[in-house]
Amino acid sequence: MTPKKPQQWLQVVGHAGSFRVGEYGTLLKRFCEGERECYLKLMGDTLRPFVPAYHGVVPLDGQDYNMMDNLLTHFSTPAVMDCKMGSRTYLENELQIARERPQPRKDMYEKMVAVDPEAPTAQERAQQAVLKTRYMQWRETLSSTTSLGFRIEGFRKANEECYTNFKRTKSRAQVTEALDNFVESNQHVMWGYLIRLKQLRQALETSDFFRRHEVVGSSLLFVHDWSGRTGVWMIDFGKTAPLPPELTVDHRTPWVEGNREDGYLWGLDNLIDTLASMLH
Ligand SMILES: Nc1ncnc2c1ncn2[C@@H]1O[C@H](COP(=O)(O)OP(=O)(O)OP(=O)(O)O)[C@@H](O)[C@H]1O
Ligand SMILES: O=P(O)(O)O[C@@H]1[C@H](O)[C@H](O)[C@@H](OP(=O)(O)O)[C@H](OP(=O)(O)O)[C@H]1O
Repeated sequence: MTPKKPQQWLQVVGHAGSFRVGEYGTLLKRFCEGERECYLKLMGDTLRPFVPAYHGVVPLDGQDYNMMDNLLTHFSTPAVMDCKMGSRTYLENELQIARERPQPRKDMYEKMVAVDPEAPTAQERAQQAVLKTRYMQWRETLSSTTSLGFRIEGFRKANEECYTNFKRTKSRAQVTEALDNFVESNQHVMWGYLIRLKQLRQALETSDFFRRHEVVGSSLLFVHDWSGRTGVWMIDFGKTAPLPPELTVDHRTPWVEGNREDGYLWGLDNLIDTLASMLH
């Protein structure tokens, strides 16, 4: 057990206020039943070494939390990057709900025009609101999600510089530049990440859990520090949904509505190729 001492933790991206730092190297994330179910299954799957260890549900100040390992615990002043995986960032179920009960959102309209005032359609402009799925699709095509099957959400370097302005980081060249900035051109760190990602790919290709779930909105968390230590873990299973028993996915076949494919492995292939091309 990790000793009880002040924990280092920093949140790179994601919803504000979802986390509390726990004791003994743990982290508490606001409870989500779907995420609990995923972690329970993952603890018995080949993916176990690639996700934070899960410790169950903990109540605190009137709120339930999923308790998991804090992945930064064994690093010293780490650099941390969040990469959202997959070529689709909303569930098929969300698409269906948007059709049956459309709920245009003003906050998403505002986020959209802040990046590109020309993006909304005439109807959206009149409503000053956009559907969430439309916003998510727009974010996918603006970034590398559609073209590469992953996108950099943000990173923080060891010197505490934070970079979260990647909404328009789309081409392989732009992604390469951002990755190079994150690792500060350190070839040793790049090798560490590349080896770990290849191990992850192998584990994913044999995982029962992975074959039977639509994995959407999940991230890879990259961590390294000055000692050259590196790690990559899968996090955020809030939008990972079990498939009906008769259906499996390969995570590489392009998505058409109904096949539930998410492009996760296609994205990982592209991420591995991009990193490999940065090595001398
Ligand atoms: N187990 C962990 N150990 C260390 N840091 C973590 C861990 N889980 C999450 N984080 C940090 O918190 C951030 C957000 O995590 P996560 O994606 O799970 O939150 P979220 O609120 O569900 O995000 P989203 O808005 O994408 O749905 C990550 O980018 C990472 O910096
Ligand atoms: O990165 P952005 O442009 O700020 O957009 C947010 C991002 O796509 C999150 O992944 C999403 O949460 P989920 O993945 O949980 O759906 C959130 O939806 P939300 O506002 O409905 O929480 C979006 O607002």
